[in-house]
Amino acid sequence: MPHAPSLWRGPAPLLLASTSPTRRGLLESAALAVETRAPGVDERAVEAASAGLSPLALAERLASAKAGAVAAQAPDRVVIGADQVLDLDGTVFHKPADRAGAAAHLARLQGRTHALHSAVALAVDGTVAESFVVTARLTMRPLGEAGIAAYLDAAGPAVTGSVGAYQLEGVGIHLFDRIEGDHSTILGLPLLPLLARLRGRGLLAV
Ligand SMILES: Nc1nc2c(ncn2[C@@H]2O[C@H](COP(=O)(O)OP(=O)(O)OP(=O)(O)O)[C@@H](O)[C@H]2O)c(=O)[nH]1
Repeated sequence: MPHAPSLWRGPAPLLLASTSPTRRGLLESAALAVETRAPGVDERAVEAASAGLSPLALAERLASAKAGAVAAQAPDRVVIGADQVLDLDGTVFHKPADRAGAAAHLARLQGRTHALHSAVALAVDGTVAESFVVTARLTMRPLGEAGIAAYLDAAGPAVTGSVGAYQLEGVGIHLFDRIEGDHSTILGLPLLPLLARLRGRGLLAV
């Protein structure tokens, strides 16, 4: 299918400091010209140095670290970095390493409401100019061991690609009773406030 004409008005494509195909897809679906570069940030080291930070503040610090790392190498580009933290009553979850890790996540998340804090940092002229966080709240059904196993069979290896072991736009939708928050925030890149900020900088045609 031919690409929609780009709505990006920057002199060069938006530089996304992320390895997330989901984030890249969200921007491309919004007809932005995007280039990606791995942020090369040791997230666990940043987290270790951020003891005492709330999960929300940790997400913002990680997003800023990623945007800042890439922007320092590309001072002439508009750069965005992002990070998503799953917060279950203050406990931070990371992407599960394997099926067993995903099963352990779901056993703890089931029957409860968790928050997804999705942070974005925007860098221009080589440094982070602004950042923000949007939170979504998701209430997971009580699944039981058999329910978790059936879900993991259906979801497959993709479960290690997201912090909560689910892709909401896929079979992950079966896990939930209630969702409060914007779809793109749950996928990891809150588009409405991001587009508003880019528009405010004269970088969008609409
Ligand atoms: N497709 C999909 N991806 C999701 C969903 N929820 C969370 N994610 C992804 O889970 C990942 C969250 O981990 P992060 O550490 O923020 O990002 P990452 O994937 O490691 O990529 P970097 O930006 O390079 O750090 C992101 O790639 C999100 O896009 C979802 O419902 N669907």
